[in-house]
Amino acid sequence: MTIRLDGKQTANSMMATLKTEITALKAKGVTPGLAVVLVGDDPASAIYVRNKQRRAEELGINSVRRTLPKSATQAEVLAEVATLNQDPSIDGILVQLPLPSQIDENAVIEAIDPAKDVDGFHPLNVGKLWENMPRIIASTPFGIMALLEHYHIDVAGKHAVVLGRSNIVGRPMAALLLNHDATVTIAHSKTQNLFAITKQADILVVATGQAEFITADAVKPGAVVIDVGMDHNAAGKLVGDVDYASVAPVASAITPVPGGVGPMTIAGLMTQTVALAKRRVHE
Ligand SMILES: NC(=O)C1=CN([C@@H]2O[C@H](COP(=O)(O)OP(=O)(O)OC[C@H]3O[C@@H](n4cnc5c(N)ncnc54)[C@H](OP(=O)(O)O)[C@@H]3O)[C@@H](O)[C@H]2O)C=CC1
Ligand SMILES: Nc1nc(=O)c2c([nH]1)NC[C@@H]1CN(c3ccc(C(=O)N[C@@H](CCC(=O)O)C(=O)O)cc3)C=[N+]21
Repeated sequence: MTIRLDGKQTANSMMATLKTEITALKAKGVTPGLAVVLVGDDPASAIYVRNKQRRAEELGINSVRRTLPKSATQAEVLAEVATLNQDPSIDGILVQLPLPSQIDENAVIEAIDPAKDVDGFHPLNVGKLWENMPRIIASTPFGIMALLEHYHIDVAGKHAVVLGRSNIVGRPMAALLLNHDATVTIAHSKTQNLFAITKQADILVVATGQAEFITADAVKPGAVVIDVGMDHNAAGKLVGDVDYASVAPVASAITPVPGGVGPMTIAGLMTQTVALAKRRVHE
């Protein structure tokens, strides 16, 4: 029987713990504050922003959104970040990616105070993760590790193949799996014999942004398959990067889309926002 890795349910149980922690923080006069900067109208970002806002409200996290038009200048985005860096009520700052092409993404990420970089994208936090001295970890890989732990799936010694090498997902995922003693292969659009490699994976994490790209013939029987994709198929339906119908019977465990990695990303973000807010108590 294939295990359906239920991110929705796992995220809900993480929320219950967080709620208790937030109540304790509030009793000490600290309300966790999360700022989301959204520039333009990326569809995956729109889903993320909506679901985050809802979760933050449920938990009593102070979630503020700064929306800028698609035409915003780099100076305008940097000014927004600078204001949030200075705001003592804000513990975590997240700039939704991708940014419109006129804006230098790296410059914006580097402008975020690394102590408030709740996404873990600042070079300091990236470096610490690769040193296996993690501070803040990107929410999606963090959420995926939490999901694997929840289902008692141990990655140590296993061959993990990460398909995709973005700063948001692929790279931090590979670092985290390596930190947990997996043997890691990172594959991407230039990889030769791609499916011969994915077929070797005990743990296959797919983050390509290509709808239903991975089918059963690319998967080793018994593999654990993690689908990060938030894509729309030809019919306009939300699907992942994995063809769930064909892959599920082959896998030992698999995440659905929706209800898999997405809710875990949000749970990861909320967990790290609360962790950042806790520092205010000790100051
Ligand atoms: N559920 C969640 O929480 C989240 C979901 N997402 C979703 O995950 C997906 C990936 O996001 P993100 O990492 O930001 O995407 P990017 O577009 O930044 O990166 C995609 C990666 O996949 C590789 N790739 C693309 N096409 C192929 C191919 N045909 N064969 C092999 N490799 C390929 C690219 O290779 P190369 O580097 O060579 O170009 C690149 O490294 C998207 O659907 C996104 O919406 C993203 C973040 C969080
Ligand atoms: N700086 C930054 N950090 C990110 O982590 C980031 C980003 N930018 N840009 C966009 C992508 C995309 N992303 C999603 C997270 C959760 C869902 C999510 O909640 N998914 C639900 C969808 C359910 C529904 O349809 O509402 C699910 O899979 O069940 C979707 C997408 C984070 N990203």
